[in-house]
Amino acid sequence: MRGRPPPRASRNRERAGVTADARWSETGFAKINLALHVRRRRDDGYHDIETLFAFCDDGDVLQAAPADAVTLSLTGPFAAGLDGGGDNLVLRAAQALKDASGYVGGAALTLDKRLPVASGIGGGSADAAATLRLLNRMWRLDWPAARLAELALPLGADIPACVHSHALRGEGIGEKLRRDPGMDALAGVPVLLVNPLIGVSTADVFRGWDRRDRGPLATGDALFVAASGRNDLMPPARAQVPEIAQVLETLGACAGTALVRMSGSGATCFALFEDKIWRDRAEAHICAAQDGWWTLATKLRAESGV
Ligand SMILES: C[C@](O)(CO)[C@H](O)COP(=O)(O)OP(=O)(O)OC[C@H]1O[C@@H](n2ccc(N)nc2=O)[C@H](O)[C@@H]1O
Ligand SMILES: Nc1ncnc2c1ncn2[C@@H]1O[C@H](COP(=O)(O)OP(=O)(O)OP(=O)(O)O)[C@@H](O)[C@H]1O
Repeated sequence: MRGRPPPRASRNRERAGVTADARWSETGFAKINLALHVRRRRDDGYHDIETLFAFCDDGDVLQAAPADAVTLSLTGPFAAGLDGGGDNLVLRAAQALKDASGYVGGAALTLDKRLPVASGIGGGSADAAATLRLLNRMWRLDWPAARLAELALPLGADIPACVHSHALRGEGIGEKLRRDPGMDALAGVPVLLVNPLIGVSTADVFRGWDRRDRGPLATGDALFVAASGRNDLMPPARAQVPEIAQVLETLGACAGTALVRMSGSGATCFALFEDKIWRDRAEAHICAAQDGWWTLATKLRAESGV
């Protein structure tokens, strides 16, 4: 399918030298695994998982302007730790969409990198998904979310969930996605993310899993599923980054928490709070006590279309 050229107004603005157009902006929403059960190592080296994905209201910010070629510039607090070249997931996602759609043209992309890199909250996956959502609109492709998610899977197991960016149950390697009744209750829940600013390799952490299947994720009410679940990647991640234990202990000692756990392959840990006042108090306390830790006070996202 070929996309239509961008609307005249934005082409005119581009000629006038205005590159940022509010319409051509998307957030790469931070991902949290409220629970993550690793069930089996597969023959292809990947693992079958059962996870409850949730997404935060904040994340990296991607902007685009119509252009002849696909290019990427990086800004923001975590831009320095990232290569903006062809390996960047933003460029890989843009190229995959261009190739698959046959779109003639490009996009000048700017990524404001606000999430720490290699931190278990899907930064690169969220950016790739934001790229697909943004270019799908700007290039007028009108692909449904499920088609974008299918295109994205070869780029990363988390990207299909990030295309949707709302609470979902994930199975397979994370690509079999289902919205269960009761997930609406997660929307708006106050959450605090804390990262000790030590990068973790997802592949290394999966490799450190002890291959013991500890059983399935529950079904039913989303908060119950989360609370009764585990993160099976926490022990191998903690073996590589002992600071994770300290982050979990610090969050666990805060008042007003409903759930404290590590996300993904770490090292980011999160706490869900009963009220945003408790969340903000916890963040203030942690920032005062730990100079080198990154925090983000946010809330869980509601379901919304692409
Ligand atoms: C840990 C999670 O973040 C939980 O949502 C994901 O399972 C990882 O998703 P991701 O970072 O998008 O993963 P990918 O970029 O596809 O894979 C990175 C590496 O993690 C390992 N990997 C990933 C996903 C999975 N289900 N099993 C795996 O074993 C593989 O060694 C793979 O080479
Ligand atoms: N736009 C991007 N943002 C972050 N990392 C990227 C990006 N593009 C490519 N990468 C590469 O992807 C690797 C994983 O980074 P990312 O931040 O996605 O990890 P993560 O948060 O642990 O992800 P997940 O939770 O999906 O395992 C990094 O080592 C980085 O080099």
